[in-house]
Amino acid sequence: TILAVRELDVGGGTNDDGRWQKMPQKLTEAYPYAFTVSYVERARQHRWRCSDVTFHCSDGALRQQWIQTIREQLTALTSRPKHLLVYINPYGGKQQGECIYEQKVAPLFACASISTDVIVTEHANHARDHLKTEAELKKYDGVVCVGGDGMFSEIVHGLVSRTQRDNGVDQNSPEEKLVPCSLRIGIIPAGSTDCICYATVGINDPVTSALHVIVGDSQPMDVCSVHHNNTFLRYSISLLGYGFYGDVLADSERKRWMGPARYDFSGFKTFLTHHHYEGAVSFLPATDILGTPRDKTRCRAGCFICQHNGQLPNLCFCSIPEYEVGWGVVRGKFLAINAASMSCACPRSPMGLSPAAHLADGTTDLILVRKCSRFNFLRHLLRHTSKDDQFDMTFVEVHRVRRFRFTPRHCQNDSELDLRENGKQLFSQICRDHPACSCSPAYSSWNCDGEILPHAAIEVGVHCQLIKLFARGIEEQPLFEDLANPPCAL
Ligand SMILES: Nc1ncnc2c1ncn2[C@@H]1O[C@H](COP(=O)(O)OP(=O)(O)OP(=O)(O)O)[C@@H](O)[C@H]1O
Ligand SMILES: CCCCCCCCCCCCC/C=C/[C@@H](O)[C@H](CO)NC(=O)CCCCC
Ligand SMILES: [Ca+2]
Repeated sequence: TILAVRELDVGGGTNDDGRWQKMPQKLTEAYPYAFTVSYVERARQHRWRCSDVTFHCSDGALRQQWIQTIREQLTALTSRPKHLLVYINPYGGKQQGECIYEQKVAPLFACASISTDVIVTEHANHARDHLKTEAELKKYDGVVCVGGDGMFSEIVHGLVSRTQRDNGVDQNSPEEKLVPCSLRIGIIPAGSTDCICYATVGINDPVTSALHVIVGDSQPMDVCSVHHNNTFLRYSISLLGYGFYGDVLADSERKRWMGPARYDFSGFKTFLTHHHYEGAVSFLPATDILGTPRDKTRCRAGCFICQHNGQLPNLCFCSIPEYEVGWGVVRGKFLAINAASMSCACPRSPMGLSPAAHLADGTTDLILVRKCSRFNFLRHLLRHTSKDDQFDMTFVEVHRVRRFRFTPRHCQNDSELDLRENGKQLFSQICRDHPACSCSPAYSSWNCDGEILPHAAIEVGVHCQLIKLFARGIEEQPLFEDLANPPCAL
């Protein structure tokens, strides 16, 4: 895949980059007119690199003809972005965002003649609010986010909210069908987890991601809307987790100073605490789709299942009265309730929370882990790091759903109590009532893509292919490493 073409001044001794040319003098005399073509080269483990090849001609007119023809071909590729809006979080991950962008990404965009407007954020939600209200979106072919999953979530909230406002759609209604965003989003990974980047590209590498932006890749993605009592709370793209992942996040937020290691520390601590939570989960299974959460096939570039299911009508966002018939209910005590709209693969867990989940099939995998022993829960967790099936355990069930609701036990009959005000009081009350109990608190919190939600009772709906990324999904690994470098083609 060609990225760019430029003239090369052989006579001057240096090229555009200031590097010395090591051409034999006789050759440069015979063919003094040179041009350089930059192209994508595939490297190991889904990495892409930019490489150059130089061609020499004997006559200047011929060189101009080559350059002009290649440029015309590149201009005809309408999916490639020409003007981008870039947001950089200078405090994400190891605080390298600005440096990564300036050193690795900006030179590639310049080489591909992409112009940019760059905003270095000054506070949390700066990017979200700018996109929501101020940004002149018509000027751009896409938005680029330099940061982690939290920063990406800001961009999604900004773009989705703006699109709904511009189209007169009310986000507060859980039944409303949302309007898809037209601008694509590029993620340059510079955060702690970078799970969206990893699961859509196959690696967290800024250069690879920048090249996917330049070639104008497009990967649709599902987005979940989360509501409480007909009020919009947040959108989720990767994980909604109650119990274990909610508690890990709540604990790790108090330890931000530890950097990315806070998740390991809080993960270990939460595992030892071993709290379970009581409640009811009701869900609308996706019965009309291809694929199940136990499949051995994976969502990969050009995924047939996403293409097929993406064309099905989504019955939960249309004017038909609520489709209660097919709803299932599970009540009990849970160590974890997770909804994974995509695999959530990341370096910590290369297969992810739900290895067979799809990026753009209009469903989320609802994983219910019932109360079990610490030993069994550890076995379940450890299976996320190997090829073993983490769902093949008696206390785990998984459903592919279009919608679900969760109601914690203590507000199943009453209207929900205010968590902050009454949570502690309720906890001590329960302990007084049951002096010998294991003292699990009544409520956990929902981890929504790394943010804590303010309510435990929520209603979730999946919006099929609501956003698009500058990515193509994970490409199948070639069988032999030699095949990793196929001949270049335009
Ligand atoms: N200039 C800023 N100052 C402080 N916080 C910011 C700024 N810009 C963005 N943020 C916030 O920083 C949070 C973390 O950012 P990001 O996702 O880039 O990094 P991270 O280290 O991966 O964090 P996390 O693991 O929480 O996702 C985001 O939720 C975002 O809202
Ligand atoms: C005892 C051995 C245990 C091994 C278990 C490994 C299981 C790992 C599964 C990892 C799933 C990551 C899901 C990603 C969630 C992101 O939306 C979110 C935002 O970045 N990250 C977290 O909440 C950060 C939460 C990180 C939790 C680890
Ligand atoms: Ca999905």
